Amino acid sequence: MLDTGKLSWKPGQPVPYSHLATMFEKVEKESKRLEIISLVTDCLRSVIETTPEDLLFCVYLCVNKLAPAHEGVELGIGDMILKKALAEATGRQVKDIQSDYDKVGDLGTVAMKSRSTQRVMFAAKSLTVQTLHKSLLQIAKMTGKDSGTLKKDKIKSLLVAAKGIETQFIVRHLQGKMRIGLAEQTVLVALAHSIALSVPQGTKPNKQILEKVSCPCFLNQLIDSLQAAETLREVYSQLPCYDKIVPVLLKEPINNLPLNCYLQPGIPVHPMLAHPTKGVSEVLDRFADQTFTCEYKYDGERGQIHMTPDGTVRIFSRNSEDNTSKYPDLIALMPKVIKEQTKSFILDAEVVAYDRETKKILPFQVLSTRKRKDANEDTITVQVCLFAFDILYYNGDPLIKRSFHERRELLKSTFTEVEGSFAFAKSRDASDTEEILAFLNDAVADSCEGLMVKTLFGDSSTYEPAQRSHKWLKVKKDYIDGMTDSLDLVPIGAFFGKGKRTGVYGAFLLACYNEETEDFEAICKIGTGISDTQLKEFYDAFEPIIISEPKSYYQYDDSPGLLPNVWFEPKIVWEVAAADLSISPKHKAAIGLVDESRGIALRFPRLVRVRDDKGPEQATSSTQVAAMYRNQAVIGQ
Ligand SMILES: Nc1ncnc2c1ncn2[C@@H]1O[C@H](COP(=O)(O)OP(=O)(O)OP(=O)(O)O)[C@@H](O)[C@H]1O
Ligand SMILES: [Mg+2]
Ligand SMILES: [Mg+2]
Repeated sequence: MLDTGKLSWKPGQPVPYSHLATMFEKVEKESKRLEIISLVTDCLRSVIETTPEDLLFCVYLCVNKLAPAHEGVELGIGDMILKKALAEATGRQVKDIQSDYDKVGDLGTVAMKSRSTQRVMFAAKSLTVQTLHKSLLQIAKMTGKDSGTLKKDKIKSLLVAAKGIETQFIVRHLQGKMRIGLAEQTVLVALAHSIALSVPQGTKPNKQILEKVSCPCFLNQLIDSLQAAETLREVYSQLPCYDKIVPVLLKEPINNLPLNCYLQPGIPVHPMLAHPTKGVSEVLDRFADQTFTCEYKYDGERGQIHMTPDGTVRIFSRNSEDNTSKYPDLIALMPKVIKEQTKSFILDAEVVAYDRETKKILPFQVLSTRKRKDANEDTITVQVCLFAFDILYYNGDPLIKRSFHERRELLKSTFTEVEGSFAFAKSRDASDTEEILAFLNDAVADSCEGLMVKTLFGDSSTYEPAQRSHKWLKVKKDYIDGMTDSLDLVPIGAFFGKGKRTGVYGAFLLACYNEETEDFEAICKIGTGISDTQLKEFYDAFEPIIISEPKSYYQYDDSPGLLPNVWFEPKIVWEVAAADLSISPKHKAAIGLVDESRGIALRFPRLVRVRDDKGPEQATSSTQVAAMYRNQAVIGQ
């Protein structure tokens, strides 16, 4: 047990936010992951041992989220509102705050400095994790015409109540980015460790666990902690919802967590991802000892379809966003494709634009013209067909541990195809090069992107939520003449156009996302693949997200040709193809991962499409960029 005597609050009392803020400050200064885990673990342990009911709020604040992803509550307050609130809270002028910001580059730091120059008239009550979480949630949910002022006032009251270092982190919570190098995966590990080490009082540990915990043997505890971390990671990928998981962690031994928390219709599962390959020969190498199947790789939008036992149907995007109101036609279709005995399910499928007259799949671009929210079934012009390729849950049973062969059988026996609206992904259990190549050609001729190749039997064919697994390989037709996969990148700035492109942006600066540092790292300047109409559209579309200076978390080169004329909030994601990746003295992508001081750049990048099913944090990561570079180096030899 920890020595809780030194804490600034008594057992049972609300945990003050300063407890977290102090930990955040230490984490920010620390670069070793193990040390960071241990700082977070200690912090959470003291909460578990004193005021366990505050653990949920602590976890949310650590991962800087307010609610489960599918509830769509997001922070990310614009700098202008923050500056105004800060000015009002401290009695300073916005322009002085701005000039400090220009020097320091981080509004959180400016806020803290401004607070320390302000005379404190009376000692405000300290902020607790619970009140802060509640206030942030209220701010995020404010909508309507007066919401700007309401948000500003609420933020002001938070800033007035904050003390010392708390101010800095509250501003960062509000901005939606903590930037202290604390990734969600790290918080999960720390949470598991803290539960394993500080067995919550409410749990009824079984005898075996009691013996282990009371045994002073450090090794036993370590093994427990590691197992706990793995258990929690897996459970979280199935049920990404702290509201469900944390109360169980506090009540039951962690070994029991998978018995109580697993995928549940209504809560989007993190989708399984596929591994890119260079082509059919790589598939055959990788799957040399496996039976596998090839499926059409449809080019639409992933749709995870849930039906809860009360009959409600919801559709979630790749990004766990609730897309239900975008597809009223699919919701209406569901009763026609299920059998009478079906009570609940989770389907994995691709939504594709479809022409019912010609019976042809339409390009992704057509799908992207559909209304994104609150569509009305009667006014829909772009028809869609749903291609189902997996089933993860059926009538109370999670299926992800079953083999793909079994899941596919179940899918086919429990759903019915409806021409032009609902079909099973076209598949062929091919095994030799010629057969696969022929099927790839068919796929391309039928307007698909290529093939998905999946293992069929045993443990090597289970469904792995959130994993970019080697059980699923993708073969795209484009690979044949380029890199193994496209990248999804964030435009962070733009260059004014010249000549024919006068009056619009002629090129954009793109960045990948570094999950460790939460930085966006510039990877290329792009001007190709963008039509004149798109250039005009982008000029307008980017207008609301222009910012006066680059974010402190943008890594870029400031030499004249590469320094954008305008900067953007990181909001938009573009899919980009390129000829190859090269080490660059200028660009900063994956810096330190392949080369100590140089980053990686894309050569001859071209825009493939705008991706509205990915957020900036789901952009291609620096680690992926490094892996793509290395992979290409191997293939090039
Ligand atoms: N038969 C299929 N099986 C599985 N996924 C399919 C199938 N047909 C189409 N897809 C789509 O292909 C996607 C995987 O390949 P894609 O390259 O498009 O991934 P992505 O969304 O760009 O994500 P990432 O690049 O991060 O893997 C799936 O998420 C799904 O939307
Ligand atoms: Mg796709
Ligand atoms: Mg992709």
